[in-house]
Amino acid sequence: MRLLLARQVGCTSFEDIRTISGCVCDSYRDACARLILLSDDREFIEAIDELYILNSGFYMRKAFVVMLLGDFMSDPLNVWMKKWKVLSDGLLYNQRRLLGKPDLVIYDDNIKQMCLVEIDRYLRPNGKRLSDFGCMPGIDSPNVIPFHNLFIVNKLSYDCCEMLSEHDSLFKSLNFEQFVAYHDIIQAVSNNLGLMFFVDGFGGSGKTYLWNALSCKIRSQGKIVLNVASSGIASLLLLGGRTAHSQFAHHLVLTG
Ligand SMILES: Nc1ncnc2c1ncn2[C@@H]1O[C@H](COP(=O)(O)OP(=O)(O)OP(=O)(O)O)[C@@H](O)[C@H]1O
Repeated sequence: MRLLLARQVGCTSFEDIRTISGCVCDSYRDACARLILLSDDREFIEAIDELYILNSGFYMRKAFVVMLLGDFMSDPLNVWMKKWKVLSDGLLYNQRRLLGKPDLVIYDDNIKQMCLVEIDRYLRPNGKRLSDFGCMPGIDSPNVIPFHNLFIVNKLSYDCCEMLSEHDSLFKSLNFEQFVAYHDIIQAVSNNLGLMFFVDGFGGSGKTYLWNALSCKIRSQGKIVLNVASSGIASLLLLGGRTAHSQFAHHLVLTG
């Protein structure tokens, strides 16, 4: 607004300040952009690169928070998109150490989420939240940091591209009945309907094949699938399968 006040004359309302050539802009930032008053934030991108030579990711995230709080950047999203890797430095290493899993793989989208959660945490003591900066990406689930849980980490460690190609090869030979079941179940999952399905068929009719196509599809979307069977032999045919009593730690009471 300060930039606009120095430029716009005869304004009698806040709306007037962001009116450019008769058109009311949604924000002061948009108005500045239309008047080409904003820089490309190159100085902040360069500052982050310079700081990174001697500082850890933790310090970089703190520095980015200071830049956000000071409202120095004209387009924080642009800086975030260009420098998220530097800002996320150390997060994967910390998780590997925390979980004792040196080969832990966390995909870029999840690393970005973890970094945003950290940035949000540093903003809070200053009375701000990440959501106050509408131009920044949101946090999908602020109360859940799944990467602190080894079970969830393991279930999310499937390679989405590999799962998608496996799915494609299974999907193309689904028969009509498998396709109908596949379609209904995927619809329910995609729309978060929480439905229960019972798929029945004689031995060898392709139930396991269907489960595997479904599992690959859902895992390729970065979601969790728990494949369980009642016997060890059956569980071996399911991708990533386990027996139900092992997976859910059921206490079996043996009688007779
Ligand atoms: N659409 C399909 N295209 C190609 N192969 C298929 C298809 N459906 C099933 N199969 C093959 O048929 C065989 C039997 O399928 P599957 O194991 O899925 O049957 P099932 O119904 O789970 O059997 P059971 O009830 O005995 O466990 C497997 O070798 C599977 O790869």
